Amino acid sequence: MIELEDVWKIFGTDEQAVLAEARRSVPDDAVLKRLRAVIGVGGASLSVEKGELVCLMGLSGSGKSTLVRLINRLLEPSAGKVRIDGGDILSLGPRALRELRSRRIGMVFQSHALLAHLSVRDNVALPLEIRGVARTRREDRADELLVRVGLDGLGDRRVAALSGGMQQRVGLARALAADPDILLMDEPFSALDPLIRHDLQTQFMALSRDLGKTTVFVTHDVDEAFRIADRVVLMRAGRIVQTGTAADLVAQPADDYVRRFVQNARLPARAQDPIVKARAIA
Ligand SMILES: Nc1ncnc2c1ncn2[C@@H]1O[C@H](COP(=O)(O)OP(=O)(O)OP(=O)(O)O)[C@@H](O)[C@H]1O
Repeated sequence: MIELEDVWKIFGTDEQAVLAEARRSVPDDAVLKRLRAVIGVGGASLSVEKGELVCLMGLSGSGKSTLVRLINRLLEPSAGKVRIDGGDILSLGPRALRELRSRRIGMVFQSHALLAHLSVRDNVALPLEIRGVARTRREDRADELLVRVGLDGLGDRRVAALSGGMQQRVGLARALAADPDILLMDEPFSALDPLIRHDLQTQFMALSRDLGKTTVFVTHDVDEAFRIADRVVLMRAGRIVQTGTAADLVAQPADDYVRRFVQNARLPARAQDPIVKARAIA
């Protein structure tokens, strides 16, 4: 459903010169400094299947947010192909791109950017209001979604009066309002307390599968990634180092970096069958 093919994002004044250099060999920091450039994403290829939940994980600065923003063209790639359902999104004009973003892709950020002066219901209904959906229909839809995310009956509250966890649920409901088939989530639960975070992860996993959403979820937390993802993509310095299930990364790490990254992670119960465990121990 989502395909990235050899996608690059260079930040700097002379993207193409840096790209040519980077394609020859991985430039060292001194070269990048001289060229005043940063490789946000370097040659990433990834396919996400319909209904799959894929987590991008990696340390701060490894390129996760950049990669997720290339999927809906919030950022323009320096090179490479980005396809959704086989269609090249880089060839879309402004109107078609707006349509894609508003109808097919929902996005949730760590800072949810809710409108504090509006009620919870109006925040959730906002994407539908922008689209011209009649008040009763959009409010019914918002109420339905509030039940889905565990905020039943809270539609009339001001968002400013809600806890961080509840606000994040409102953000999720808003992202679902237009019934997009793709969800892009950038560290949505990172600012929350561990217990609330755990609850939200559980609910989100169920919701995303129940609704059949195709999800790309950014996190720097390996336990979170292993808990919720069908597949995990580990990034380092803009590059994808390994893609696989949690069990794959533990049992067959691509290199020492991956091994160290996952060594203390908790494998989810579904990955703890005897064969996987035996491979992990070996
Ligand atoms: N607009 C920009 N201009 C210049 N450099 C940028 C820009 N956005 C990101 N970068 C750089 O690109 C690299 C990847 O950043 P990115 O935000 O994608 O990493 P990340 O893995 O999401 O990190 P974090 O977990 O801290 O959000 C970093 O070196 C970052 O400083």
